[in-house]
Amino acid sequence: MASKLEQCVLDLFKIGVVKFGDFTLKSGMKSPIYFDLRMIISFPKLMETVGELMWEARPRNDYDLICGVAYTGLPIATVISTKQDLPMLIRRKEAKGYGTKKLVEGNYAEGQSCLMIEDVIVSGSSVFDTAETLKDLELDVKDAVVFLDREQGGAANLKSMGINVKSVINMTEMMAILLKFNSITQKVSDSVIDFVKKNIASSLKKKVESDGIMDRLKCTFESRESTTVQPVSRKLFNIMSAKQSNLCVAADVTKSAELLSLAEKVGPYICLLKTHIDILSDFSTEVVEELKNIAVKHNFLIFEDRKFGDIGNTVATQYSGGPFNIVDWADLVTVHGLPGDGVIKGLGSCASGQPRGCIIVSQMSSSGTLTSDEYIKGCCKMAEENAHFVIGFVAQSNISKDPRFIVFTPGVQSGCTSDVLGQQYVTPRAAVLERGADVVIVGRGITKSDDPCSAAKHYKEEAFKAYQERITS
Ligand SMILES: O=c1ccn([C@@H]2O[C@H](COP(=O)(O)O)[C@@H](O)[C@H]2O)c(=O)[nH]1
Repeated sequence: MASKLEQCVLDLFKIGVVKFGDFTLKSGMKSPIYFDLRMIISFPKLMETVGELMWEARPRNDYDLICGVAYTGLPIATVISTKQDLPMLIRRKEAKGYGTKKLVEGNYAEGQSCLMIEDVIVSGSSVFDTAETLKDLELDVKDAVVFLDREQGGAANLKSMGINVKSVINMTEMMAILLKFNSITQKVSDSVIDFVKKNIASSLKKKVESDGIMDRLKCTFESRESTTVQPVSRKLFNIMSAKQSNLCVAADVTKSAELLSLAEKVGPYICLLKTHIDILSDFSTEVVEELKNIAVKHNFLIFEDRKFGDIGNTVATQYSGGPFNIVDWADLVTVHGLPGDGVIKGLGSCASGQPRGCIIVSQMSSSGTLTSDEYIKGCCKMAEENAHFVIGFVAQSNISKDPRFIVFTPGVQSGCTSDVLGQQYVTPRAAVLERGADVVIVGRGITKSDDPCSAAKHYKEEAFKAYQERITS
């Protein structure tokens, strides 16, 4: 006797929702299996069962609202809404160009909790986009329920952004049911499970490739935002497009008042402010609170160049403790690849739902740097495998084509090629056009100039012009 879930899977199989063969997914990836849950709208009773199972799998009991993720999430959400007598919202994929121009339809009030309803989860980007829209309306959005988790990294991606996903079934479990009831052969099941194992967390990158946007250097910052679900990367791409700035100022000053004054002056021109917080002789928690306010006011992110380089347990303590409590105020931090990915996992374990990320220092600007090609390759692999937390690289060359990852290049100054302690400089134009920098990091070229405000404006314009030339050439 089949359980309710088993019967539902068998019925879905019978109506052709589960297809085996040689498919090319929207992502461009070859897949031995395809799920077409849209078909359930022609089978109302089965759609009702899918809705019931999803409702039973929901992460919590108490929601004020539900919201279907377009498109197949919409009919399922409707079924749940009528059955549970729970108000529903619809999120459009694009705002209407007429009438109310709203992106979300339905009644809601600030602070209400909303459960997102999705049919199949791959990378999690559709759920993420829906959550972002709902959060903009001041709704409390922390949970999603999906029918099928394809086990390709979506749930982990969303978890790293504070969204809890529960699924009715995953790919492996679905194969087990179909095998148990002799609907498929062991060979088919094995090939599907093998596919799942090999394709975990690769879906976002593949999505980009299928869209024909292959090379980071040729993509706009705007288009790159949709290639990732990493919350800090998305925010940074958004700021860079909105402010037309790919300038990060290295605020290497030693007094809190200097830091705040510099942040105010350069704020309008930068996407990021980089700190070395441990060089402040008068550090206090007030200074970071004030810095955060300035960052909000001028719409830039804060990047503490801590260069964590120890075992996971130690860096976790350094990140979330000590006098600086960096996790509390820095959107981004740097790590060395040397310890292996425990360093990333250690930091990631402290982020607890806050949007945080790290950048791997893969090459350095200083003369005599020891970073070999092998080391750089290792850093790239580490980024690929930890893309939920790694947003890119500190580098001096085009080490990655992947549009998800942002390349930050320090050692940038016009009219100066080095300092007396081994720093080596290139111009902003050379950094972007010859070395593949997305973001140029300028320190003393701005901080030591007579007029940091005008200098920042100048570097911003130079670097952004070079980026515009790069994407159009
Ligand atoms: O390879 C690296 C990594 C980090 N940095 C940091 O960037 C700034 C550069 O300051 P300038 O005054 O523009 O030289 C500084 O904070 C370094 O710690 C780097 O230079 N090179």
